[in-house]
This record gives sequence, structure tokens and C-alpha cells, in this order.
Amino acid sequence: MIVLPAPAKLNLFLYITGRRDDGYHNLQTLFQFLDHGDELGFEPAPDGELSLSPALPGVAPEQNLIIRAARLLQSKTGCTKGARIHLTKRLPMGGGLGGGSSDAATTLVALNRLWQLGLGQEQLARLGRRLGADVPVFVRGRAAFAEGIGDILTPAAPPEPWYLVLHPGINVATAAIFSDPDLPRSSPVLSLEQRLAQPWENDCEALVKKRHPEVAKLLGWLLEYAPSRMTGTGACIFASFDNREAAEKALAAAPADSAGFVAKGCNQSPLFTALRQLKEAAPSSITAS
Ligand SMILES: C[C@@](CO)(OP(=O)(O)O)[C@H](O)COP(=O)(O)OP(=O)(O)OC[C@H]1O[C@@H](n2ccc(N)nc2=O)[C@H](O)[C@@H]1O
Ligand SMILES: Nc1ncnc2c1ncn2[C@@H]1O[C@H](COP(=O)(O)OP(=O)(O)O)[C@@H](O)[C@H]1O
Repeated sequence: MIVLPAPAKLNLFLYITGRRDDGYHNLQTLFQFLDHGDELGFEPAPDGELSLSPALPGVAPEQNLIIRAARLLQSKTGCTKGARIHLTKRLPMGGGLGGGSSDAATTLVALNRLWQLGLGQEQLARLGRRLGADVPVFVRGRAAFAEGIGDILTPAAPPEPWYLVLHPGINVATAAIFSDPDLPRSSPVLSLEQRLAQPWENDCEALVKKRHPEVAKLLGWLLEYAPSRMTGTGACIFASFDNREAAEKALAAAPADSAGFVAKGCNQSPLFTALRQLKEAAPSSITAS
């Protein structure tokens, strides 16, 4: 069995620069990975069989991005091999941490190798884009400044601090935020250098705080410790710290109705770190790109 991580991401900043004819929005956002996330195990199975265990509560297997990624790979390549996939789910769903997208990306990368399909990263990222706007950055595995709908990527190397990530115990539906008339949609298009030099903000934050007072309350609490923001369309918020101990200390004091974790920011995805380690351990069974 191949076991690989599906790390979380943070949107260190997120600006909405316009609405497109297809209903999607153009963004300027900075993605960074965390050394915390889901974990997936992959075993070969015969006759194109695909199974996922355990099932995710509230998500039918055929709707799960893991099965959808595997089916997309089968149908695009005509591959008749199958897989049994085991999921250890740690990331909250609808938390703005990209868990579903990361699961899909890890599935594409892992099955490309398990089934020896030989697709390149570019092809996998293009397939991933059909599953979700956030999938390509996880397939590429490098911290990035993203434009377009989040899929036009320029590698970036922001500082890699320790983060405290807190979840207020509610889920935010990405589509509901993007369809709200009150969402600001007219941030200017700036260069990466200009964006990095300005204060880092999230255009979705004020609206999510208004719709979900739980997010506003928790953010108010965290701001007492360190500069804090929301990731993606929420519901999770994060603050950066110089060291792990300071982040752990804030976590220990967090309100009882929140949940959270401490993790390190990573400009290289833990998925690719794990693939390299696997390659070093057994060069013939798996290759990292
Ligand atoms: C905005 C972000 C920032 O990371 O939010 P989070 O989901 O992580 O919170 C993501 O790009 C989300 O990516 P992902 O979750 O893959 O989005 P998708 O499944 O493709 O789209 C969900 C819905 O969000 C809206 N959407 C998404 C991305 C985008 N650039 N413009 C949009 O308008 C669309 O209404 C779409 O129906
Ligand atoms: N493997 C998966 N993990 C998480 N969510 C999934 C998965 N497959 C499908 N979904 C659906 O995608 C939605 C968004 O999930 P997720 O990526 O965790 O949130 P976000 O985009 O806010 O970070 C979930 O609410 C769920 O309905």
C-alpha cells in the first residue's frame, strides 16, 4: 500500500478582482501548504474496481472528490486497473483548508504512479482543474501566487512561520459566498510584488463574519494574540507565530467551542516531500516528479 499525505492549504491573502461570464470569479491569492492534513492509502485492485473507506458522512461515494478523481483518470486514459483507497480524514469539510481538493490531487498523483500512466504534472493539473479550482496548486505542490480562478500559478516563497488554525465549528459553503450580492468583487489587479508589499487581507472575510457571527467572534479572540485572518471562504481562521510554543500556548487558551491545530507553513507540499522519501526507500516502485 502507498500511503501519502493530502495537506491543508492557507490563503495567506485573497482578493476578488472580478466576476466572469461563467459565474466564477477571478482572484489574486497566495497559497501556502501546511504540514497537517488528511492521509490516503492506495492498494491495487482488479478490473477497474474503485472503493473508498471509510465513507465521509454526508458525501455519497460517487460525489467524493477522491472517487471522482480516480474515475476521471480511468476515463481519460482508458486504464482498466482499480484501487482500494483508505482515507484518514483530519481536515474539517468546508473549512477553507482545501481538504477535498487536496484529497483529489493526492489521488491523481498517487494513481498516476500506481497505475503507471506516465502523465506529467501539467496534464494532471489540467485534469484536476475540472474537479475544482483549488486542485491544480495541490498537484503542482509549490506555494504559489494564483490568478484566474485560482489555477494560473506563479511559484512564490513566503516566510514559513508556525500557524494556529482555528475552526469555529460551522461550515461555510464556498458557492454561497460567491453568489452573495454583498461580496466585494472589484479589488485591483496588482503584480505579485505589489501584493506582497501591501497588508495581506481576504475579501471574503467581512461578508463571512456578517453571515456567521461565530467566525467574527473567534477572529476577535485570536486577534488579541497575533495578526489573524480567514482562509479561503472560511470558516477557518489562522494566525502566524515565530515559534511552535507560542502557537501551542494560544491553542491551549482557545475558546471551548472551537477546535484547532498548530502546523508549520511549507512552500513545498508535504505530498512531494513524502514522494521523494518513498522514491529513496524503494526507487523502482514509485517515482517523484
Ligand atoms: C475561493 C477558494 C480559495 O482557496 O475557496 P475555498 O473553497 O478554499 O474556501 C477556492 O479557490 C475555491 O476552490 P474550490 O473549493 O476548488 O472551488 P470549486 O469547487 O471549483 O467552486 C465552488 C464554487 O465556488 C465558486 N467559485 C470558486 C472559485 C472561484 N475562483 N470563483 C468562484 O466563483 C463557484 O460558484 C463554484 O461553484
Ligand atoms: N474527499 C473530500 N473531502 C472533503 N470534502 C469533500 C470530499 N469530497 C467531496 N467533498 C465535498 O466538498 C466540499 C468542500 O470541501 P473542502 O475541500 O473540505 O472545503 P473547502 O473547499 O472549504 O476547503 C465538502 O463540503 C464536501 O461536500
